[in-house]
Amino acid sequence: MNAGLRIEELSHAFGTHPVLSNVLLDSRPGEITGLVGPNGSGKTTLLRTCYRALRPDSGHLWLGTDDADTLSRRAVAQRLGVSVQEPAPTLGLTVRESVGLGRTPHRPWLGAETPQDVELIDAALADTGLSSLADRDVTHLSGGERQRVSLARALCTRAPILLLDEPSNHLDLQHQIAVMDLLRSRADDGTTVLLTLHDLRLAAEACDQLVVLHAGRVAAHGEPTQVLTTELLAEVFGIRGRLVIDDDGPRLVVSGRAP
Ligand SMILES: Nc1ncnc2c1ncn2[C@@H]1O[C@H](COP(=O)(O)OP(=O)(O)OP(=O)(O)O)[C@@H](O)[C@H]1O
Repeated sequence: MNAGLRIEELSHAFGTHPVLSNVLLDSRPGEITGLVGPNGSGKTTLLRTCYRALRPDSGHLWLGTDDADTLSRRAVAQRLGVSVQEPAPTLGLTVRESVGLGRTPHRPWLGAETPQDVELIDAALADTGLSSLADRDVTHLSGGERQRVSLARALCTRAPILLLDEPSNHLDLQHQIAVMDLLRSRADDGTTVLLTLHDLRLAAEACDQLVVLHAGRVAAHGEPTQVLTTELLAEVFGIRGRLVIDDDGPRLVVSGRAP
């Protein structure tokens, strides 16, 4: 089942501090949508409202054709594969067991792992280069390995929507490329991929659509070539840069801080 994710007029404040204001976002099946913005602009908070870790003050979330407010927690969990920023290690679990937690919403209550669960977990371990670490204690992993465990947990769900907070965090260049290739192949299969990225160069190269958050508001949205203008880079990100388009696609060239 393919399903997009749509956010309408979503607003949220922490106490008296407004963090998200009238956010509108469409993430479509078959596309990688990158949520970008400076530190503190509200990216993680917005993603948390999407996987219902946070109830926004107002606004709507649509998962496919369903208003998320009408769905049970389990039904929401079945539609989403989630990877959080700086995942805490799941104490006492092996890498395999930790990845396998992603299958929980897809099994009956207290049900045992099915052959399909095993197959999907093995595939996610292989896709993220973790097969050889499967029996290791997750607390003994490096930051990059832990990041890949979190991603594998989201991937093994085979959910129609992936929500990934900084999936390239802690990853070396080779693993960044591998992860973006993996997400591209999931998108090609019809999955909706919504992710946050700090690395604007990666966002420009790897995303189909960008949504730029600035102080909790959508400052721009569209294809990277439309969105990442010299003016926006200066005003929102405080950098002097330009997007160069050559045979390899769009490439962001940054020459310093904006004056
Ligand atoms: N639980 C919370 N209680 C109070 N304020 C919060 C809470 N979570 C986030 N904030 C504040 O909301 C704002 C947005 O935070 P958020 O983590 O969503 O930003 P971000 O764009 O993901 O930032 P970064 O790029 O640094 O990861 C920040 O000012 C942050 O301090």
